[in-house]
Amino acid sequence: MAMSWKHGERGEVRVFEDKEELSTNLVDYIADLSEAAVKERGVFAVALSGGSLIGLIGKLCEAPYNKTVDWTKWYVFWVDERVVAKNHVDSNYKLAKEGFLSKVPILPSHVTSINDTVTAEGAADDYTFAIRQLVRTRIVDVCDTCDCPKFDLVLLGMGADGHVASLFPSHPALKESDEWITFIVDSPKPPPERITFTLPVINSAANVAIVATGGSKAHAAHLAIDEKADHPSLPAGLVSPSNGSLVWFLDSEAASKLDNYKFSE
Ligand SMILES: O=C1O[C@H](COP(=O)(O)O)[C@@H](O)[C@H](O)[C@H]1O
Repeated sequence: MAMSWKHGERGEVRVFEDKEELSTNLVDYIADLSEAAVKERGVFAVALSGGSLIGLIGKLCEAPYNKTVDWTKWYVFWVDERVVAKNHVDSNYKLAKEGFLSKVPILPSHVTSINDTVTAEGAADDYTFAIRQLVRTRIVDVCDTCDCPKFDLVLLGMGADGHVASLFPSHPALKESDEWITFIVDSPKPPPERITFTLPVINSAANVAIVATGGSKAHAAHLAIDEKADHPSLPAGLVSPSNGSLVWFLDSEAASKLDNYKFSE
């Protein structure tokens, strides 16, 4: 690791020389959390993002993790999904299925994906219902201080504009506080229709990782980590688990504008 530090309530920041080193550390972090959750709760409930994250967790499909991780205890969700058919090129499910899920022995019944036959609103309702059933049986834990689900791990990517999940800068969905899952039909990044975890759900997780690589993400990382107070509509800056841990995984390019990193070079 090139560098790591604790950044107050912005969590722990880990910076790596390159994507290869980042992904090695990221999969180790995931495997450790999986082991701890299985020991404590008997299951591991993890929510995935789409985009570049899936490539970065690919090493989980290789030795030693393919043998050492207790895959039968994994329950998989999506922090956001595009409202398209599951075999559509834009589907986050398809991406994860092809790049990860089809290569490890996670039980198909433990994978909770979007209903792709209904509207965005219907898909958000159905996804909420599905998660509610799993909260009832404590496959997904519940937050101590609110009624939100408490995922063992929420894995977020971050766009160059600072979006996380399908929560975009200044979008009204950022303010949604009643629903666990909401929908949007005007995403600034195509495709326009999406469903997404809301901030209260993300911030109720036991562990949240924000993973970003490449120079195009450097400005947003700087704003979200160093200048969060000045940018109240920047989604990545609003990720702040109330009773959990936040870890940033950045490569040196994405970290290049961070105050601590710039001045250390
Ligand atoms: O549209 C989306 O974008 C973000 C970021 O993607 P990346 O390829 O820049 O890492 C992703 O986290 C989200 O799940 C996806 O729907």
